[in-house]
Amino acid sequence: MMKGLTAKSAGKEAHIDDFEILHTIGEGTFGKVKLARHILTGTQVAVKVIKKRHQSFSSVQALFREVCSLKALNHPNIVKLLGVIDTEETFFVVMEYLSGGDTSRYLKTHGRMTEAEARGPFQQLVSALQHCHRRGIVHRDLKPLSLLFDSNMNIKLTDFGLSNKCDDTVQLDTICGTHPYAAPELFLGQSYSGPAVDVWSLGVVLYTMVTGSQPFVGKDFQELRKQILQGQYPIPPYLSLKIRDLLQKMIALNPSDRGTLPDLMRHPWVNMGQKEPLQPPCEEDLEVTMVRTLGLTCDQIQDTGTGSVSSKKPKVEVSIITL
Ligand SMILES: CC1(C)C(=O)N([C@H]2C=Cc3c(O)cccc32)c2nc(Nc3ccccc3)ncc21
Repeated sequence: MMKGLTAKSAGKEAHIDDFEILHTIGEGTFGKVKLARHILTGTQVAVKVIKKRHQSFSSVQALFREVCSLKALNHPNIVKLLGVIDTEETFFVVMEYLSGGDTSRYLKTHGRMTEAEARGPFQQLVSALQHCHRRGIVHRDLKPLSLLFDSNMNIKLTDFGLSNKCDDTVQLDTICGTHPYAAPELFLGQSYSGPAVDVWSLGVVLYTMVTGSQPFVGKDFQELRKQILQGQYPIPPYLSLKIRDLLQKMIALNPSDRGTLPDLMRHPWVNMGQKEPLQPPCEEDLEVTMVRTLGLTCDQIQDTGTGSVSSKKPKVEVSIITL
């Protein structure tokens, strides 16, 4: 990565007409997501199109949480935010396009993964979550639908709309997350430790990957809540002893009984086939092909989240530079 280079020095402000909008690839919580192509470089991007007048206060807050979280993160297994183009009526959130689609669709199409197929994506997710937690960011809504594959089957975290600032001491109290993957403490209305919530959800995601089904199901919210609070789930006979042990260390009712992410990195199932135990990624700069910066500071975003739309016009510069 060219040290010290920021998009500012490239000095080019992006406009939506720098992109050719191709077609809709999905409906996000805020509105449509379009595939687009950067005309100058031909780079394919995904653009969240957010009509300002259609947004509730909570969805504007979720949008700013996502932008603020992604701005603070830079990891090969976290979707990249390339910039935000702010026009009178619409926000265009320009992001990395991941051509492999989401894990939920993958499992529907290909059926469950073998343990060997699931190991690489799982290792990548542990590394990505460590990157988040080290920066005081907890995802809180991990689920197959938020996990996308790129063209090389690398898995990437997306959808930080429910993420929050956290550290191990801070207890959070907002109930959130998509219920089949939500940790039991979220149903108890008590405060909870953010990182441990992500470990539970990651364990449920791993279970879903290697069995093709969810460990906790219920015909309605109350039934699902009861299943999760009991913490019992079926163990298919084809699961290895090692993965059963790993699942037990993640899908544990008591948050303090769950493994930490460094524990998971060292677990025998995660390290099978590795010559030496996996090391957490060094935090040096990673070579990137996209450089971006937002004129809007996170504080300004947080201020905006309190309801008064910031008067500060976000100055957005996006340059796509191939290194
Ligand atoms: C901007 C961002 C992160 C996003 O919001 N979405 C949406 C849109 C569809 C969808 C989904 O089906 C599941 C999760 C996220 C999403 C993206 N989808 C892709 N690729 C894709 C490719 C084929 C099928 C589905 C998604 N790349 C990046 C994104």
